[in-house]
Amino acid sequence: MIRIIKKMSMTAFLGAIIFMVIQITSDLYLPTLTSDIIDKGVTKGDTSYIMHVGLIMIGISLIGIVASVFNTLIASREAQKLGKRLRSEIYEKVEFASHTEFEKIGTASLITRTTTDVNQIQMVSQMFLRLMINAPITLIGASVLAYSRDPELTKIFLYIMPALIIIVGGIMYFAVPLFKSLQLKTDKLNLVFREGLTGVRVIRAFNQTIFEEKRFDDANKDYTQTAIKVNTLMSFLLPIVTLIISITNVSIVWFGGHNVAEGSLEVGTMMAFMTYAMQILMSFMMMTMIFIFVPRAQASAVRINEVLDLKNDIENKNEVKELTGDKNLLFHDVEFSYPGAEKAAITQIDVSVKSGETLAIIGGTGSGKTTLINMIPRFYDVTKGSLKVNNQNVKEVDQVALRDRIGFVPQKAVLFTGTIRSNMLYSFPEATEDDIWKALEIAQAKEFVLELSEGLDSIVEQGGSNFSGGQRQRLCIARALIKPADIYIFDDSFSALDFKTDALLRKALKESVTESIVVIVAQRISTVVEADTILVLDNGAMVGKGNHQELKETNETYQEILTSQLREEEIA
Ligand SMILES: Nc1ncnc2c1ncn2[C@@H]1O[C@H](COP(=O)(O)OP(=O)(O)OP(=O)(O)O)[C@@H](O)[C@H]1O
Repeated sequence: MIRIIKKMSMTAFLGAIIFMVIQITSDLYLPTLTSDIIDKGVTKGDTSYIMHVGLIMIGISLIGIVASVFNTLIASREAQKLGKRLRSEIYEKVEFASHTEFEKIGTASLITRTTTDVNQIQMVSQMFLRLMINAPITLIGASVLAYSRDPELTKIFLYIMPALIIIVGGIMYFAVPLFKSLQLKTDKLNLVFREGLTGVRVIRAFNQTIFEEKRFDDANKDYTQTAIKVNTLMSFLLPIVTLIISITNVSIVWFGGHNVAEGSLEVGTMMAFMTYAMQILMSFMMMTMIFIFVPRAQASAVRINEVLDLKNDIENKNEVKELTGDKNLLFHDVEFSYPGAEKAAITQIDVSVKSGETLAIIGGTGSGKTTLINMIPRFYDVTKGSLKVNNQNVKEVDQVALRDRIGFVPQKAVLFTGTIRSNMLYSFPEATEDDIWKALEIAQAKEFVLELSEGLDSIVEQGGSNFSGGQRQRLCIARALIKPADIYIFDDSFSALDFKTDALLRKALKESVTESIVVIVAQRISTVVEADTILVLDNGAMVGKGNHQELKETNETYQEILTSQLREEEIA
């Protein structure tokens, strides 16, 4: 928490404290003046004294009000600024964290951390600037002043305070763990809600709407029950404290009244004492609230710090600032294991590709194809062996420089909200209109874009949902091709295309990309048949390497894939 609070501006922090101290001084001084005005003015009928002290009281009240307004203003501004800063830092971290680190926390929890947890911190930091210093100072100040007015009467607190501590402590004892579990339940609720939204089509297709509704209801009920429990507990707090304040006031009037009757205490002093008593109890209440909210914010702070501490275990060594020279790609005895996995996802990968050549990777699902190509832009780092691009070990190349030389089409076609043009310029903002059309033509997307009334300015909705799977894939391919790159990577990007479009696209690709390296991950033999080198993967191991003809004649796994697909085509 302290680490997060430190992110606040020191000047604003000091400003808030100065205004708060002014406010507290005014609050503590006013009851003394009230006592004076009664004891020295009202009881003695001294009008000019009443006027004089009255004016001072108005002045001090005004100063107190102005100080309080400024303190509140600074506190809320600073809390909002802190929230903004935390959200930005979390977003930045998530954007730059490695895939492994990112997967550790998960999307749903990251969203809760950026919203609910940051709001918690915002609220507590505002409280911190408003109350956390105010409450203890007022408590001490009011106690000292009350004692100085009447030490005998102060003994009332010897009975009141323990009662208050036991009751409030008891409530907190049960409420604090409930507040913590409420945060975890918010995470769970977000996770189920998010899955329900993103997977809505699958849920409907499998008629699992009722099951999902129940799952959501359970999470919702669980959250609500905890929230009701904690709120019920908290609802006792205010009436109990009000009751205690009333008992205190009655006790002061009872015992103080006797003293006044005996002449050992003045009425004004008794009234001032009552105000101090009120301040003591209220500041105690404030401190209780702080004790309730701080552990909640502490839990949020831990969750936020977890994100802020995410490290990019893909170290950016920066030794090679630019990737120039001959274009080539070299895997030497490459192995990779996902953290915590029992066995390596890929092993003993040895292959080299030169400028203008195509490398195809084929294999069953889960055989390690995506893992292998994810090594090239360093989404993950090889755990053994080496991977070189343009004769440079990728681990030594500046990440921006490396990714600058790569055109990447992921397995899942991801488009951003905007227009086709904005999506196309995403990979290479300097691209001209001609460049865009040329890339769309190679990607076999020109025709359908031309048919749209707005052309390149047609709207792309969230996730590209207003385009078909095949159209989305082709737009993603065009986006990668717009960028001048040394290596173009297509991760199963032709799978949603029909055989004819797939063939036309590969032909256009071969004609236009003559100098760069093309890496194609595919399931279909027809997609890889013209590649210069085909890697056959099975269960993470490279079980074959060669061109189509060689593999067809010698490689058993390749032959199996070929036969199974020929049969499929024959059946079709
Ligand atoms: N993020 C991850 N964390 C842990 N294990 C993973 C992760 N991604 C993939 N794996 C595992 O690594 C292996 C290879 O997965 P990979 O996605 O590379 O296969 P693939 O050949 O591309 O499959 P597909 O054709 O189905 O996309 C699988 O056993 C998979 O369970």
